[in-house]
Amino acid sequence: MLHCKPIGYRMANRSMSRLAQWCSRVFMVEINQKTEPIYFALSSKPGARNSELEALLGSGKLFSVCALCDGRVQSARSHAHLKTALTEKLAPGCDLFDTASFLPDVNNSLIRGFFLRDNSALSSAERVVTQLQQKGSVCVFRYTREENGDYLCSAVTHEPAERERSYYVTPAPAPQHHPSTLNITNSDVFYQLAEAYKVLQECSDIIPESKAVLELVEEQQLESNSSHDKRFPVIVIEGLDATGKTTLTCSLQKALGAVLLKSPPECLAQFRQRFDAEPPLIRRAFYALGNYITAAQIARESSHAPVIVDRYWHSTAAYAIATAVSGREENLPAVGSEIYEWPSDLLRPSLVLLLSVSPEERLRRLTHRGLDKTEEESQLEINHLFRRKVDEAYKRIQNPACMVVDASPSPDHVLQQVLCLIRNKCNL
Ligand SMILES: Nc1ncnc2c1ncn2[C@@H]1O[C@H](COP(=O)(O)OP(=O)(O)OP(=O)(O)O)[C@@H](O)[C@H]1O
Ligand SMILES: Nc1ccn([C@H]2C[C@H](O)[C@@H](COP(=O)(O)O)O2)c(=O)n1
Repeated sequence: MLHCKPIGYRMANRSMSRLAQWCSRVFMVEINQKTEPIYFALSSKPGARNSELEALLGSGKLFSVCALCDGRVQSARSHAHLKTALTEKLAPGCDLFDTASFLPDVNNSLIRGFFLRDNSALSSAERVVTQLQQKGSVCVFRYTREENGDYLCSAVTHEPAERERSYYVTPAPAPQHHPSTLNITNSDVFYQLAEAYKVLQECSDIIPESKAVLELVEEQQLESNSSHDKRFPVIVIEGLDATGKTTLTCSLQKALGAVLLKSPPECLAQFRQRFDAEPPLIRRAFYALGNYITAAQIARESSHAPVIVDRYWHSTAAYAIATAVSGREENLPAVGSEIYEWPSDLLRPSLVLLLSVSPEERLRRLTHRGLDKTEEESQLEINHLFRRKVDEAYKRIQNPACMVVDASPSPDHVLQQVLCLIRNKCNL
């Protein structure tokens, strides 16, 4: 991961300016989600030592690896494949940590990779990473300790000049903004139809379903001018899984004589599993496009009836941000950040309601329902940190912001409460 790979970068032809770029980067290793990451930099001069680096580098054989590809789609997929390969092949006794290198507080500068600490009996990590490297597109760096206690980093390569060159590993301060927030715009959250569209266009050779999705987007855009004439209100119901969205939206549909829509729309249901298996860049672009299809449907339907929408952009953005931002809730972009702004070209609803229940009640409902859970739902259940980040991200989204509704009472009580809110806010 130590190779801030500008696209097309060739290790063998590294120039002094490339070298300087390396050394201007900071590296972050995440030992676990609950503790602060460890930050370090590379330098041609030895620097101070600290206990965090000592704890990270003090034992075992140490490597960092990252997938090197041209193009963001290939990079995202190669990173995911690298993770699968490492998880499958590393022997017990090897620790695998998420790692990234970045330019502090510079948007889109983050490059993700992995850090390996091998304390296994057979020291298998070196063999595994070398094999992966031979298959191509993987960069490997090794960390060693000098007799005087300094840590050095060098490239694992057949190029003698590269191999002989090494850098001191020195502690670096934590940046102002958590590094995992740097690449969110247009990689995890899309703020214009054209940006999400481009991602699926770039995928169309490797994921043939992308073409069908893009055709559906085009069809819907042609059929609608997406301008909401404001004759009937558009009410979005949001919330984590099993907070009661389906129950409430069906009741609202009947009570208001409304049209019920959802995002992603039915026409994308057949493609959802396929895109859920892809890395965030592709998966999130798919959901973003789903919102634009739903927006076109809203624009049409709201001309003759109130419209209720089960999930919309708040869900797309909140889940994407919570997944992209590692660690604790404090690492989320601050309230008021442009990350939480509504896309300029996406139809805005009249009202967004966020259903909220306690984690215990949600779990009770999930268990009672007994349906298969997607990976992300299971993660919500086991990963308290993730659930808190999704919930907080929901609440930070602006223009329109959501109103929180206590969804713990009985279904009928929740319905009456929501009808009251709708009548007050939307003059229905
Ligand atoms: N107000 C309520 N009180 C008690 N149980 C409820 C309430 N609302 C819904 N439930 C029950 O909780 C479970 C989840 O509800 P529902 O399917 O409506 O949630 P959801 O938010 O649509 O979930 P998902 O996003 O996973 O589709 C269901 O078994 C439902 O009957
Ligand atoms: N508009 C939407 C709707 C859903 N998602 C994503 C977020 C979660 O990964 C998952 C939850 O949906 P559910 O299981 O309740 O159908 O789908 C999204 O990104 N945007």
